[in-house]
Amino acid sequence: MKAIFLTGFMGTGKTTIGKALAEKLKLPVYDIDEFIAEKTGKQVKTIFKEQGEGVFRDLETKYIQLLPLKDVVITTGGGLPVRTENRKYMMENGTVVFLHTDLDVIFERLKQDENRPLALHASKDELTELFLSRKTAYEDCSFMINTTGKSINDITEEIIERLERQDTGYTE
Ligand SMILES: Nc1ncnc2c1ncn2[C@@H]1O[C@H](COP(=O)(O)OP(=O)(O)O)[C@@H](O)[C@H]1O
Ligand SMILES: O=C(O)C1=C[C@@H](OP(=O)(O)O)[C@@H](O)[C@H](O)C1
Ligand SMILES: [Mg+2]
Repeated sequence: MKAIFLTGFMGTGKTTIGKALAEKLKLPVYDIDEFIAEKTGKQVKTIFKEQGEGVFRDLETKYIQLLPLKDVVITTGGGLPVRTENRKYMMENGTVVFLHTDLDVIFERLKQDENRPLALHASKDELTELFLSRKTAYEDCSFMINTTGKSINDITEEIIERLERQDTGYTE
């Protein structure tokens, strides 16, 4: 089976759902933020602070290309699909699942979190503006799942159902 990429805005549950999905499908899972942290020995927020967002974006493009592409779940950071090169890479090599969650829910989730530099001091309007500036990039996907109000288990089941319908080679 081709790689399954989970994309979407910060706080939509990519990292969490990716792990649950991989467990259900008995596949390995890679989170690009975690992979970058492991390879560089630095947390994402430290890279942002010490080297700036540009360096982090280059690391995303570098490390996504070092991950395996067969029988694997890959969860991206929320800004990765903004680069055309990254979107092209994902669409050519996998099924791209865009997770969408209402901005009100995202804002509540992110306001307590210190690990996302772009959300740290952002107002709801600023987050909405950032989401809207990325919307068309996220929509360049295989399919979208609205996760609002759904449990991790329900979302995972819905993704599996859609993957089967897409005929990605996955059969339960
Ligand atoms: N469907 C959901 N219902 C409730 N909480 C969720 C759901 N999906 C994610 N969360 C919570 O939201 C937070 C952000 O999830 P995370 O997986 O880190 O998102 P992302 O990787 O997209 O930024 C975590 O605390 C996670 O437990
Ligand atoms: O949207 C973004 O630009 C970012 C999202 C984060 O990942 P999550 O989407 O998993 O929070 C992380 O890559 C970094 O803080 C930048
Ligand atoms: Mg994440």
